[in-house]
Amino acid sequence: MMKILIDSANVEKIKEISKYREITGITTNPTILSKVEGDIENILKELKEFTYNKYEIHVQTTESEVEGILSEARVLRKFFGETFHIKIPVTKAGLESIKLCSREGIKVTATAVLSPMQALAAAMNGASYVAPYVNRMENVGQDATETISVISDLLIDYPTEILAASFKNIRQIQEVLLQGAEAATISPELIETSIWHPYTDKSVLDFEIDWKNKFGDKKIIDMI
Ligand SMILES: O=C(CO)[C@@H](O)[C@H](O)[C@H](O)[C@H](O)COP(=O)(O)O
Repeated sequence: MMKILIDSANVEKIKEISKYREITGITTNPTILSKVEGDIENILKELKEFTYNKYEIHVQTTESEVEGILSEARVLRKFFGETFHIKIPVTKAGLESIKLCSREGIKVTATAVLSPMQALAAAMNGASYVAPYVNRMENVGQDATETISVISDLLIDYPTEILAASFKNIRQIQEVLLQGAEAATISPELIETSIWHPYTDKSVLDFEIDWKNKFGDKKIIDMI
């Protein structure tokens, strides 16, 4: 079963989307959090209230050394609860932290993954998810679809799932899901675009016009 997450900290938007789109959770990163309007402490509280025991919440460490990453992970885990995943970039310190967090039972999403070997290292260290950055691969001429397919093959014996991230269009999402990514985290704008088609809107409008022309304001339930 595929999982869709929302790559955002806009709580109103997340609530709106979750009404019509089945989601597994939310991902944020320092850039996303730096762009939200309003008081960051309130936003973190709202994200907790929305996700608590119900949706996955992936929050990235703001530390770069092992001790700092570990203590941040522990505090955030306590705050957000069971569904929390600490996002840790795949660096040397990151990989060590992934190992230590996993041993402590703190779920990890290894992030900023750009190559299959990075994904394998994170999976071997116990990460629950690896997050390859699809559009950023394409920006530097790398074949993202092929990279995801290789990651998928390499992780075949690990419980680690691929949570593809960094999308700029719908084609990228479709292709990586077809290549074996179990999950994708998508911006609200792209989620909205993914279910929109101009011909659907036109069809709905045509149905309304045809009905009104023939039956005026009558409803179909008035006719039975
Ligand atoms: O890594 C995760 C999820 O683990 C995402 O939140 C990830 O940080 C974001 O999708 C990317 O950083 C966004 O990338 P981009 O759209 O700026 O290229």
